[in-house]
Amino acid sequence: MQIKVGVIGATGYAGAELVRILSAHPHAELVALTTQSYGGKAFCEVYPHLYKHVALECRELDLPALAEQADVIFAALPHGHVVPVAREVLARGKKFIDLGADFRFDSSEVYEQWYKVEHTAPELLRQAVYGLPEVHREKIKTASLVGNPGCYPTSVILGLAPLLRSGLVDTGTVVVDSKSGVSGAGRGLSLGTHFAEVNENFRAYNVGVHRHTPEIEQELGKLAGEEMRISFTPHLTPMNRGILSTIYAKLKREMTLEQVRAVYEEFYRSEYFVRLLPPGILPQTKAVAGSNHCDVVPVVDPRTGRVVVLSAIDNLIKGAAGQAVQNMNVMFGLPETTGLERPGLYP
Ligand SMILES: NC(=O)C1=CN([C@@H]2O[C@H](COP(=O)(O)OP(=O)(O)OC[C@H]3O[C@@H](n4cnc5c(N)ncnc54)[C@H](OP(=O)(O)O)[C@@H]3O)[C@@H](O)[C@H]2O)C=CC1
Ligand SMILES: CC(=O)N[C@@H](CCC(=O)OP(=O)(O)O)C(=O)O
Repeated sequence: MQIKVGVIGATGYAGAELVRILSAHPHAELVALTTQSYGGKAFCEVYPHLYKHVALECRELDLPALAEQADVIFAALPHGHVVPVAREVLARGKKFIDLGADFRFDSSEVYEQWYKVEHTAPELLRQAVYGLPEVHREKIKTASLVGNPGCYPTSVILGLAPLLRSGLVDTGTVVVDSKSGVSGAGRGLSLGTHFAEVNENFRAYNVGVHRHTPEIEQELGKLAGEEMRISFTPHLTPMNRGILSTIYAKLKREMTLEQVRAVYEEFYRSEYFVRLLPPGILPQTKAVAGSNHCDVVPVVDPRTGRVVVLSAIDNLIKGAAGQAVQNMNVMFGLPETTGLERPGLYP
């Protein structure tokens, strides 16, 4: 099977990772890479690491032509820009995977409240599937429209899913402390992400008001079977890639580390991408950089009755492009690991 693929917003960091992964995918053929500022340039002029791997030029978006040409379209645009694209693609019976936030929410009101823009297609939210295969695989198999999860939410939901599904933690006690590399903010220039601001610095931002909070709560709530409210604090670290989330929650009853690990082992037994690391090894961003893995380890603190879960991903891979390709594989009935099997880079 050869799947014709178009990438909208290919010149951003998430888009470029999609292009890199798809250029080596045995069942994908890249047919169009769109941009708003590099029209007519060879893609490898914008991203030289792909010289001799990607021969396409960047093009401005010609939506009807693209929707005709491709079997699946990925969008890696800032939120608020993809609704017309999704409508056109779906009307032609093609599949659409959005890496932004526009199709992640069940409720347009929640999206509008946190993203401060109107959602112009609430009816599409009803058919969109939240693209976290480890939790929603069956729905993704038959979906035409997938809202690929946010980077922080991927690390947090995968970190907590086994405990919430088993009802083992007090849902009112979840506190999440996440650290991200700077590529999480995209390629565009901004004061807060330029070298002198980020290098040798470590800071929290958007404390208690980050837009990923309601997305995390929505998905954790589904796993727990009850509404959830969490405390979520993101931090910016002076590294290019990676997210490490440290998640705290109170256990409902006394449990040993072995009992908690058994819950994770069972939940992730058949999952290739989520790795429960052996006792004595903790997740770290370097160990997942460049791969689609999420490394997870729960630790029990018997003194406080809390479980502390460490979860690490590459924000651009399992947190964005890799997960999007994983979703494509599921939607087209391919083995889920196709094009994504390789381990990451170290150091
Ligand atoms: N970076 C990350 O780790 C993650 C990102 N995401 C999501 O993926 C999406 C892309 O993020 P990222 O790659 O980081 O962002 P970038 O800023 O690096 O890239 C944005 C892309 O969108 C294009 N673009 C920007 N504005 C417009 C517009 N008004 N109309 C059309 N195209 C536009 C840019 O084109 P040009 O290059 O020509 O300017 C570029 O191709 C976002 O929704 C983000 O939230 C999700 C998870 C993780
Ligand atoms: C380090 C950094 O700035 N990270 C970004 C990640 C958010 C993101 O990609 O958000 P959506 O996918 O929901 O738009 C941020 O905190 O805004």
